Amino acid sequence: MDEMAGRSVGIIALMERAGWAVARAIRARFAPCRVLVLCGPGNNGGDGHVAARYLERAGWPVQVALLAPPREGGPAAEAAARFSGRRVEFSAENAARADLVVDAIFGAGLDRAPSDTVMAVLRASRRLVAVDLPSFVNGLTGAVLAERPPYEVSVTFVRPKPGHVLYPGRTLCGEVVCADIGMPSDCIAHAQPRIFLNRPGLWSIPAMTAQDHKYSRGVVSLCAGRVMPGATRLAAAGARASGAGLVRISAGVSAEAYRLGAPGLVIDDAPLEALLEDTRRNVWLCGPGLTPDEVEDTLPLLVASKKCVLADAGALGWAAGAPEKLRGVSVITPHIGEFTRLFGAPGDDLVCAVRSAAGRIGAVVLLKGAVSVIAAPDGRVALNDHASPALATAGSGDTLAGVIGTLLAAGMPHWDAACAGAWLHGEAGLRAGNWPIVEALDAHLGDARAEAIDQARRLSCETDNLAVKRRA
Ligand SMILES: NC(=O)C1=CN([C@@H]2O[C@H](COP(=O)(O)OP(=O)(O)OC[C@H]3O[C@@H](n4cnc5c(N)ncnc54)[C@H](O)[C@@H]3O)[C@@H](O)[C@H]2O)[C@@H](O)CC1
Ligand SMILES: [K+]
Repeated sequence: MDEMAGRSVGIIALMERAGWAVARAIRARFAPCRVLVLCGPGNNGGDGHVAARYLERAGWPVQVALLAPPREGGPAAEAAARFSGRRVEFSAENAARADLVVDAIFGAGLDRAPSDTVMAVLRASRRLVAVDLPSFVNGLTGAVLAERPPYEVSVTFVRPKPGHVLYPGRTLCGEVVCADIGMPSDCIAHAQPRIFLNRPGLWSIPAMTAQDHKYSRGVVSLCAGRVMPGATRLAAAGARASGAGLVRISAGVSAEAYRLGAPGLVIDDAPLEALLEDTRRNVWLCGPGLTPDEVEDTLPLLVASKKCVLADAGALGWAAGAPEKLRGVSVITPHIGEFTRLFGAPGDDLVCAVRSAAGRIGAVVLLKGAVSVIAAPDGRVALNDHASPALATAGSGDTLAGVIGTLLAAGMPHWDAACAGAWLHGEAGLRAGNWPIVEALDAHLGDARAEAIDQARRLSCETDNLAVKRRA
């Protein structure tokens, strides 16, 4: 994207707007004070020089400290040449003397941990603003390459990067300001971002129509077990509350116990093989509330009948260490423990790990967390930060499985349904207030769905795509 933009708009023009945006963000948030701009050798340092020039022009006392000179003849060298203000040594003493330090050392080009000298200077700084990202946060993964207290503001350009959204980098960026620097849309399209912020507009959920009937809204079916009815019932309730036309539980010999539950549920006691013949029942949830034996008795049958299957909880434990057993399912929704037991520890690069897991089993993988990562087998990834710690309560994952089941049953493509389900679940958590019990989420799912439909009509997903710099 940078290269193509460089040819069409001119990298110098983009750098000028980037540096101006940094100066503007600083002036909007801080009173005039002594500023030290730390500049690295690349274009991040070029942005820093432009910001220094604009702050000085606004009458702020500004100094620039250079870690290394910019490459001769490049845009950063031109930006450096246009700054005629005061230069000081790149040192911890100078950083400590400044009221505000602007970190323009490394941005998208960070490719290894910064040296001890760099870190000593940053650690000596009292208040910090980042140009693009803190110089020790990997923009692609959010990995933090060295420890340092958080920044107050990070000013990025065009689109936030995964490193602004994913933990642990997210906690260090402070407020993220994303500046429009006039990057032409064909350059953004050319970059074909494959990582998206999960927002309405990235997907759209069917709205209710006057002629809807329960089968057009969709049927969600669940496999139930004998010993853990709560999880199955929570998933069923999540499916109903998010707009399924009909929710049925295949309970076999436990049917009587489930019939004492919510009156709007249909409980089946017929053998699963017979239920699978009903072509209106295409979406099945398998795993919440099931033991490994119960999964073994159900999941292979569901897959063999070519149903759309969401596998969670017990089904993920059943496939631990052998994720290929899940081939044929449509969506899985592991938390980090389940993911690790299936695929091994994901390491620092969650996006890469979840994407490769999705490719490996040919299913959408939704890794649940404070920021959930949702990957399709074709490589698309959405990051969902639309959530609340209120969701961190037992049974919340069962509710999520039910919500996604509803959206699958409404005919949404698998990845879209998983993304939309994560967003609705997050919205319900945000609406549910403080310390809700899991059942309290259900009351908000209908309004969350209406809100998502409304926002999708108003917003374009383009504004939220994440910029991902591609490396050879
Ligand atoms: N996205 C865009 O279209 C635009 C990007 N701009 C800026 O350009 C930046 C990216 O510029 P660059 O690609 O030049 O990359 P950087 O400016 O981040 O740094 C690249 C240089 O730093 C070196 N380096 C990386 N990590 C190091 C380490 N730990 N220790 C020592 N040296 C290290 C690299 O070898 C390379 O020489 C962005 O972060 C942004 O600030 C803006 O100028 C405007 C337009
Ligand atoms: K930086």
